[in-house]
Amino acid sequence: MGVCTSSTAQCLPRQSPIDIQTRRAKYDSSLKPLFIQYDPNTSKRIINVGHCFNVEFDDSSDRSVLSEGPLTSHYRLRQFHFHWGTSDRDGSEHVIDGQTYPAELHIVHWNSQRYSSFEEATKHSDGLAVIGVLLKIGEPNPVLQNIIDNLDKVKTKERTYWTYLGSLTTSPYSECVTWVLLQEAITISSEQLQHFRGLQNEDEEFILENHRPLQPIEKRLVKSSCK
Ligand SMILES: COCCCN1C=C(N)c2cc(S(N)(=O)=O)sc2S1(=O)=O
Ligand SMILES: [Zn+2]
Repeated sequence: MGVCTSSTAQCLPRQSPIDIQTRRAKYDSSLKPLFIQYDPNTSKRIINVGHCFNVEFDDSSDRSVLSEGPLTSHYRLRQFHFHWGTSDRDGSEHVIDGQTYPAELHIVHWNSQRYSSFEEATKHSDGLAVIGVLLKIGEPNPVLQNIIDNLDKVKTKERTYWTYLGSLTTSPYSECVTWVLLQEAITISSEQLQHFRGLQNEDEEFILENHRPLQPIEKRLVKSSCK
Protein backbone atom coordinates (compact mmCIF):
# COMPACT_ATOMS: atom_id res chain seq x y z
CA MET A 1 0.00 0.00 0.00
CA GLY A 2 2.23 2.81 -1.29
CA VAL A 3 1.93 6.48 -0.43
CA CYS A 4 0.08 8.81 -2.81
CA THR A 5 2.62 11.59 -3.08
CA SER A 6 0.42 13.73 -5.29
CA SER A 7 -3.26 14.10 -6.10
CA THR A 8 -3.20 11.38 -8.75
CA ALA A 9 -6.50 10.12 -10.21
CA GLN A 10 -6.83 7.13 -7.95
CA CYS A 11 -6.42 9.01 -4.71
CA LEU A 12 -7.37 12.40 -3.35
CA PRO A 13 -4.70 14.25 -1.36
CA ARG A 14 -4.75 13.56 2.40
CA GLN A 15 -2.74 16.45 3.73
CA SER A 16 -2.48 17.64 7.35
CA PRO A 17 -3.25 19.60 9.45
CA ILE A 18 -7.02 20.16 9.17
CA ASP A 19 -9.79 22.01 11.01
CA ILE A 20 -11.63 19.38 13.09
CA GLN A 21 -15.31 20.37 12.76
CA THR A 22 -16.63 18.49 15.77
CA ARG A 23 -20.27 18.48 14.67
CA ARG A 24 -19.24 16.67 11.46
CA ALA A 25 -17.09 14.09 13.28
CA LYS A 26 -18.82 10.68 13.23
CA TYR A 27 -18.90 8.53 16.39
CA ASP A 28 -17.46 5.10 15.56
CA SER A 29 -18.30 2.52 18.27
CA SER A 30 -15.68 0.15 16.80
CA LEU A 31 -12.88 2.53 17.86
CA LYS A 32 -11.12 1.00 20.90
CA PRO A 33 -9.30 2.91 23.66
CA LEU A 34 -5.68 3.74 22.84
CA PHE A 35 -3.04 1.45 24.33
CA ILE A 36 0.01 3.58 25.16
CA GLN A 37 3.04 2.04 26.84
CA TYR A 38 6.13 4.26 27.09
CA ASP A 39 9.43 3.42 28.78
CA PRO A 40 11.05 6.79 29.67
CA ASN A 41 14.44 5.01 29.66
CA THR A 42 14.22 4.77 25.87
CA SER A 43 14.68 8.54 25.54
CA LYS A 44 17.96 9.28 23.74
CA ARG A 45 18.55 12.96 23.03
CA ILE A 46 17.08 16.34 22.21
CA ILE A 47 18.10 17.56 18.77
CA ASN A 48 17.46 20.90 17.09
CA VAL A 49 16.31 20.03 13.56
CA GLY A 50 16.21 23.64 12.41
CA HIS A 51 12.45 24.23 12.46
CA CYS A 52 11.87 22.64 15.89
CA PHE A 53 13.48 20.34 18.44
CA ASN A 54 12.89 16.60 18.47
CA VAL A 55 13.17 14.44 21.57
CA GLU A 56 14.32 11.16 20.06
CA PHE A 57 13.83 7.67 21.44
CA ASP A 58 15.63 4.36 21.03
CA ASP A 59 13.32 2.60 18.57
CA SER A 60 15.44 -0.53 18.10
CA SER A 61 12.78 -2.58 19.93
CA ASP A 62 9.12 -2.37 20.93
CA ARG A 63 9.78 -0.97 24.45
CA SER A 64 7.66 2.14 23.84
CA VAL A 65 4.61 1.43 21.72
CA LEU A 66 1.17 2.68 20.69
CA SER A 67 -1.56 0.29 19.59
CA GLU A 68 -5.35 -0.22 19.58
CA GLY A 69 -7.53 2.87 19.00
CA PRO A 70 -7.97 3.16 15.21
CA LEU A 71 -4.79 1.18 14.59
CA THR A 72 -4.55 -2.41 13.33
CA SER A 73 -0.82 -2.77 14.09
CA HIS A 74 1.49 -1.75 16.92
CA TYR A 75 3.55 1.38 16.36
CA ARG A 76 6.94 2.08 17.93
CA LEU A 77 7.74 5.48 19.54
CA ARG A 78 10.28 7.41 17.45
CA GLN A 79 10.27 11.02 18.59
CA PHE A 80 8.15 13.87 19.83
CA HIS A 81 8.24 17.56 19.05
CA PHE A 82 6.15 20.70 19.28
CA HIS A 83 4.67 23.33 16.96
CA TRP A 84 4.07 26.89 18.13
CA GLY A 85 3.37 30.43 16.88
CA THR A 86 4.77 33.93 17.23
CA SER A 87 2.22 34.68 19.97
CA ASP A 88 -0.09 32.72 22.27
CA ARG A 89 -2.98 33.48 19.86
CA ASP A 90 -2.06 30.63 17.51
CA GLY A 91 0.62 28.02 16.98
CA SER A 92 -1.21 24.70 16.93
CA GLU A 93 -1.38 22.91 13.58
CA HIS A 94 -4.80 21.32 14.04
CA VAL A 95 -7.70 23.64 14.76
CA ILE A 96 -10.95 22.71 16.54
CA ASP A 97 -14.13 24.31 15.13
CA GLY A 98 -11.99 27.16 13.90
CA GLN A 99 -10.30 27.62 17.31
CA THR A 100 -6.50 27.73 17.24
CA TYR A 101 -4.41 26.77 20.28
CA PRO A 102 -1.01 28.23 21.22
CA ALA A 103 0.93 25.03 20.57
CA GLU A 104 0.66 21.34 19.70
CA LEU A 105 2.67 18.29 20.76
CA HIS A 106 3.24 15.55 18.17
CA ILE A 107 4.27 12.09 19.41
CA VAL A 108 5.51 10.18 16.35
CA HIS A 109 5.34 6.38 16.03
CA TRP A 110 6.06 3.99 13.14
CA ASN A 111 4.47 0.66 12.17
CA SER A 112 7.10 -1.80 13.42
CA GLN A 113 4.68 -4.71 13.00
CA ARG A 114 4.58 -4.37 9.19
CA TYR A 115 7.79 -2.56 8.28
CA SER A 116 11.45 -3.19 9.06
CA SER A 117 12.48 0.43 9.60
CA PHE A 118 11.15 3.94 10.22
CA GLU A 119 12.38 5.06 6.78
CA GLU A 120 10.54 2.16 5.10
CA ALA A 121 7.39 2.88 7.10
CA THR A 122 7.25 6.50 5.86
CA LYS A 123 6.75 5.14 2.31
CA HIS A 124 3.41 3.50 3.19
CA SER A 125 -0.04 4.92 3.86
CA ASP A 126 -0.24 3.07 7.22
CA GLY A 127 3.39 3.70 8.09
CA LEU A 128 3.16 6.29 10.87
CA ALA A 129 0.78 7.13 13.70
CA VAL A 130 1.11 10.55 15.33
CA ILE A 131 -0.65 11.51 18.55
CA GLY A 132 -1.49 15.20 18.52
CA VAL A 133 -1.98 16.93 21.88
CA LEU A 134 -3.21 20.53 21.89
CA LEU A 135 -1.63 22.89 24.40
CA LYS A 136 -3.63 25.69 26.05
CA ILE A 137 -2.28 28.52 28.21
CA GLY A 138 -2.69 27.77 31.90
CA GLU A 139 -0.68 26.84 34.95
CA PRO A 140 2.99 25.91 34.35
CA ASN A 141 3.04 22.24 33.41
CA PRO A 142 5.58 20.29 35.51
CA VAL A 143 5.24 17.35 33.11
CA LEU A 144 6.32 19.51 30.14
CA GLN A 145 9.18 20.70 32.31
CA ASN A 146 10.70 17.31 32.39
CA ILE A 147 8.51 15.53 29.85
CA ILE A 148 11.23 13.07 28.94
CA ASP A 149 10.98 11.27 32.27
CA ASN A 150 7.25 11.70 32.46
CA LEU A 151 6.01 10.92 28.97
CA ASP A 152 3.93 8.29 30.63
CA LYS A 153 1.95 11.00 32.44
CA VAL A 154 1.00 12.71 29.19
CA LYS A 155 -1.55 9.93 28.97
CA THR A 156 -4.80 11.46 30.21
CA LYS A 157 -7.16 9.07 32.05
CA GLU A 158 -10.03 9.56 29.59
CA ARG A 159 -8.24 9.42 26.28
CA THR A 160 -11.08 10.32 23.92
CA TYR A 161 -9.82 11.32 20.49
CA TRP A 162 -10.54 12.21 16.90
CA THR A 163 -8.80 10.21 14.14
CA TYR A 164 -8.31 10.72 10.41
CA LEU A 165 -5.90 9.76 7.62
CA GLY A 166 -3.37 12.51 6.84
CA SER A 167 0.24 13.43 6.24
CA LEU A 168 3.44 14.78 7.70
CA THR A 169 2.96 18.51 8.29
CA THR A 170 6.52 19.37 7.32
CA SER A 171 8.46 18.43 4.21
CA PRO A 172 8.29 15.89 2.57
CA TYR A 173 4.54 15.95 3.58
CA SER A 174 4.33 12.19 3.00
CA GLU A 175 0.73 10.92 3.18
CA CYS A 176 1.61 8.17 5.62
CA VAL A 177 0.08 9.29 8.91
CA THR A 178 -2.90 8.02 10.90
CA TRP A 179 -3.63 11.05 13.06
CA VAL A 180 -4.95 10.51 16.60
CA LEU A 181 -5.82 13.92 18.09
CA LEU A 182 -6.61 13.83 21.82
CA GLN A 183 -9.78 15.73 22.73
CA GLU A 184 -8.36 16.91 26.09
CA ALA A 185 -5.79 19.71 25.86
CA ILE A 186 -2.96 19.93 28.40
CA THR A 187 -1.68 23.22 29.84
CA ILE A 188 1.55 25.11 29.30
CA SER A 189 2.37 28.51 30.78
CA SER A 190 3.06 31.49 28.54
CA GLU A 191 6.57 31.64 30.04
CA GLN A 192 7.25 27.98 29.19
CA LEU A 193 5.97 28.58 25.64
CA GLN A 194 8.23 31.63 25.28
CA HIS A 195 11.24 29.32 25.70
CA PHE A 196 10.27 27.57 22.42
CA ARG A 197 10.52 30.89 20.53
CA GLY A 198 14.05 31.29 21.87
CA LEU A 199 15.26 28.26 19.90
CA GLN A 200 17.45 29.15 16.93
CA ASN A 201 17.79 27.51 13.49
CA GLU A 202 21.02 26.75 11.68
CA ASP A 203 21.22 30.43 10.61
CA GLU A 204 20.94 31.46 14.28
CA GLU A 205 17.52 32.99 13.59
CA PHE A 206 14.88 32.54 16.29
CA ILE A 207 12.26 29.88 15.46
CA LEU A 208 9.30 32.15 16.19
CA GLU A 209 6.73 29.87 14.57
CA ASN A 210 6.63 26.47 12.85
CA HIS A 211 2.99 25.53 12.23
CA ARG A 212 1.69 24.66 8.76
CA PRO A 213 -1.46 26.32 7.35
CA LEU A 214 -4.68 24.27 7.29
CA GLN A 215 -5.14 21.83 4.41
CA PRO A 216 -8.39 20.89 2.60
CA ILE A 217 -10.23 17.96 4.20
CA GLU A 218 -11.38 16.79 0.72
CA LYS A 219 -13.68 13.77 1.09
CA ARG A 220 -12.13 12.55 4.35
CA LEU A 221 -14.18 11.58 7.38
CA VAL A 222 -12.99 12.44 10.87
CA LYS A 223 -14.00 9.72 13.35
CA SER A 224 -14.55 10.28 17.08
CA SER A 225 -14.01 7.71 19.83
CA CYS A 226 -16.86 9.22 21.80
CA LYS A 227 -20.39 10.44 21.15
C1 LIG B 1 10.50 10.44 4.45
O1 LIG B 1 11.08 10.56 5.73
C2 LIG B 1 10.66 11.71 6.42
C3 LIG B 1 11.17 11.68 7.83
C4 LIG B 1 9.95 11.79 8.71
N1 LIG B 1 10.03 12.94 9.51
C5 LIG B 1 10.17 14.20 8.97
C6 LIG B 1 9.13 15.09 9.13
N2 LIG B 1 9.08 16.20 8.34
C7 LIG B 1 8.08 14.83 10.12
C8 LIG B 1 6.90 15.58 10.30
C9 LIG B 1 6.11 15.11 11.32
S1 LIG B 1 4.60 15.74 11.86
N3 LIG B 1 4.77 17.27 12.14
O2 LIG B 1 3.66 15.54 10.82
O3 LIG B 1 4.31 15.04 13.10
S2 LIG B 1 6.82 13.73 12.02
C10 LIG B 1 8.20 13.78 10.98
S3 LIG B 1 9.52 12.78 10.99
O4 LIG B 1 9.05 11.53 11.33
O5 LIG B 1 10.59 13.23 11.78
ZN1 LIG C 1 4.71 17.85 14.02
